Amino acid sequence: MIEVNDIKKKFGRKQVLNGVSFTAEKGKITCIIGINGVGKTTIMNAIMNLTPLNGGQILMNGESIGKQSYEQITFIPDAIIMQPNMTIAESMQFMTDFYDSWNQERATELLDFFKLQESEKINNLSKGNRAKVNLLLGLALDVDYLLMDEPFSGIDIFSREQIAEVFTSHLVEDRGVIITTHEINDIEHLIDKAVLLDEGKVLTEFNSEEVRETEGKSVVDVMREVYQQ
Ligand SMILES: Nc1ncnc2c1ncn2[C@@H]1O[C@H](COP(=O)(O)OP(=O)(O)OP(=O)(O)O)[C@@H](O)[C@H]1O
Repeated sequence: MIEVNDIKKKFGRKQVLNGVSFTAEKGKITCIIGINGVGKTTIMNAIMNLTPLNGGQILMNGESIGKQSYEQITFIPDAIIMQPNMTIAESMQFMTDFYDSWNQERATELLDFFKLQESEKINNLSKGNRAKVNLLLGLALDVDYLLMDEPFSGIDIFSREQIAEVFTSHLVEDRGVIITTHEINDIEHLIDKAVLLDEGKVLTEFNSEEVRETEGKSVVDVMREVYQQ
């Protein structure tokens, strides 16, 4: 489990995170939801230990995050992660050289699933196909947790559906997935847990399936209630 406990982050005088707490479990998809600029990427960077905090702590499987966490966690930012002049094959080779946890079998399976050609240059891919390459490079690492910043942003409905399908397939298995989004509509059926952020705090955190069953509400219904208060 990843436990985010009361984290605080300031940029200059701006208090971006003001005591954010939530948990993300293995085998579940946790979605951090909030408007642009609310601090979603900052939370991802904090979990990756890429930004110093002004308070609070983050635990992974009961231990404070640190350099050793990188063997168990991968972050797929929304920006391209490889040199754009590389081909897909070259980026996979880079991953093989760099990471012990690279799983070529899974990478090949994902290539087929997404119908991507190894010889294509990343530069020449559409936005949706670049997102698929990013997802492939992350998912082919055998790690416990996968973090993805806005994986569906600006991607057409067909690519979206394909990417969504991967999340519910054996390719994700029992990993813990944390994604961020500012537009939940098309993906709410995918997620297990929603964490709603506003003004540096978590307004509410809930199991979307439970809320659907017990209260007959969708994630969007809860968002409307919470954000309109
Ligand atoms: N390195 C930085 N220096 C100064 N301010 C920063 C820095 N990084 C982020 N911020 C500010 O912190 C706030 C939160 O940024 P962050 O990128 O975490 O938001 P976000 O919720 O991910 O936004 P978006 O949905 O647009 O990606 C913003 O006001 C941003 O300008």
